[in-house]
Amino acid sequence: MRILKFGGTSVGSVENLRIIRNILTSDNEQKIVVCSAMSGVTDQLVKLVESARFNDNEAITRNLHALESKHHEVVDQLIERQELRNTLKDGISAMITAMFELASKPYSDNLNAEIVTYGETLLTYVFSGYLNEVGVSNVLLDAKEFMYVESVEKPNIEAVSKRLRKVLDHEPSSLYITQGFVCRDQFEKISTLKRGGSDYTATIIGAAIDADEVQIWTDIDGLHNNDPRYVDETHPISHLTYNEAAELAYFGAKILHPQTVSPVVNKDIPVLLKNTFNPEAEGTVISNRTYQTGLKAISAKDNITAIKIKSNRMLMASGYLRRIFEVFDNFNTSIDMITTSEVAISLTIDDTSYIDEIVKEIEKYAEITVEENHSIICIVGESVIKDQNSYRLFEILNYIPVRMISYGGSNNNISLLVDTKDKISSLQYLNEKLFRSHREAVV
Ligand SMILES: Nc1ncnc2c1ncn2[C@@H]1O[C@H](COP(=O)(O)OP(=O)(O)O)[C@@H](O)[C@H]1O
Ligand SMILES: N[C@@H](CC(=O)OP(=O)(O)O)C(=O)O
Repeated sequence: MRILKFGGTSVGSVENLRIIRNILTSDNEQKIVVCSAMSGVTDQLVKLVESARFNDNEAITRNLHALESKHHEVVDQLIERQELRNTLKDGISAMITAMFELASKPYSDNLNAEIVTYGETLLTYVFSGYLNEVGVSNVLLDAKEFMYVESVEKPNIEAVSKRLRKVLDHEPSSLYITQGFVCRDQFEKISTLKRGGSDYTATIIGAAIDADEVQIWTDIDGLHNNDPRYVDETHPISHLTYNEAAELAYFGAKILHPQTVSPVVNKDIPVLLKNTFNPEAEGTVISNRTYQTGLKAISAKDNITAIKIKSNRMLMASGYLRRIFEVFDNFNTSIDMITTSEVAISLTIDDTSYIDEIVKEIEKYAEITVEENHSIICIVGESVIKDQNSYRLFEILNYIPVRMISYGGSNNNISLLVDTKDKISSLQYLNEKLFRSHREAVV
């Protein structure tokens, strides 16, 4: 069994849905296909929730009308038979009515999740109907029946496995279509795997049914050595280890949801990143095999807050650091980077939900300053710190003000903290220094 996930761009138009059909019928393997919402739809639903929060009925109606028309249009263009067209359009309209009712209920996080995950429900409903119509027989699965994820950080693979196997046994098929992103939480309420979470849906399903492979189909030919949105002349990397992929995803490589690889690591299920619009391209294979050590890729994570804690009272005295870390721990706030000196410690966080409480607590015994709008630039590769060229990254200090450097915390990651306004120039500078001017590309 293979799991194939198609992202928002891949399912974003009638033309693209036809391309996916060809990909699905190119072999006879049994498949579970995980789809995202059409590109832009989840953003639209997020806006809908905002309008609902402020009881802006006009905006809600406008938004839902647009959503209905968009999906009706897809059906009109995709489906030839009038009878099926009408059935699917009626089904879409019924979902729009259900969303309208939800939007008038009092706000809660679960209600929010119920609304924003409708993009996946709408798209899979249309796509499954289309495939059946063109002779690609498939079963549409409701992910809410099996995606039981007590905590997003630690999905309960066994529980998903039990529920999913039951659903699959109930309706045997060689092709299943289901929704990414949506799940049920520990209270069985509808929740999400966070933005971009359909990648994670695919690997959770892959682990739950011991799939042979998880394929993530997107709009680029694999994970590139640097962010192609900001840097010219990047190249795809043919192999990455789970560790490398996890570091890159966590530190901002948008192509992968941060937690994508975690469910499949122990089961050693390979994850393949493929390009929907160029299926011939090799893509990137993520597995536990190391083909080449050394520098592989650079990524950047935004919205980082730097915190400096200064104290004359023997910062390094035993127990002092523990006391500081405890404060962050008590407020469930994880720390990404740390550097220390005799009298000060600098660290970074990305979740500032409890920043006021943390500051208040630490102020009791130290001076604390908070600086927002930073980015972590992460340089990744198995044993990257032993790479003979990695010293070149320090030349960046001549050109860009670097706020913190973390080197040696792990062999596989070197991180720099810069002001976000310097992020793009940092990525470009490092690309030139590390990948272009001195060496052949590591691919
Ligand atoms: N290191 C990287 N390698 C490849 N793509 C990247 C990288 N960093 C950012 N991206 C961007 O991620 C995009 C794919 O994002 P993604 O959210 O996975 O799309 P979708 O879910 O719609 O398939 C690419 O088009 C590319 O611009
Ligand atoms: N539709 C959701 C989930 C998702 O994974 O989307 P995509 O595969 O397009 O990143 C989102 O936009 O967050």
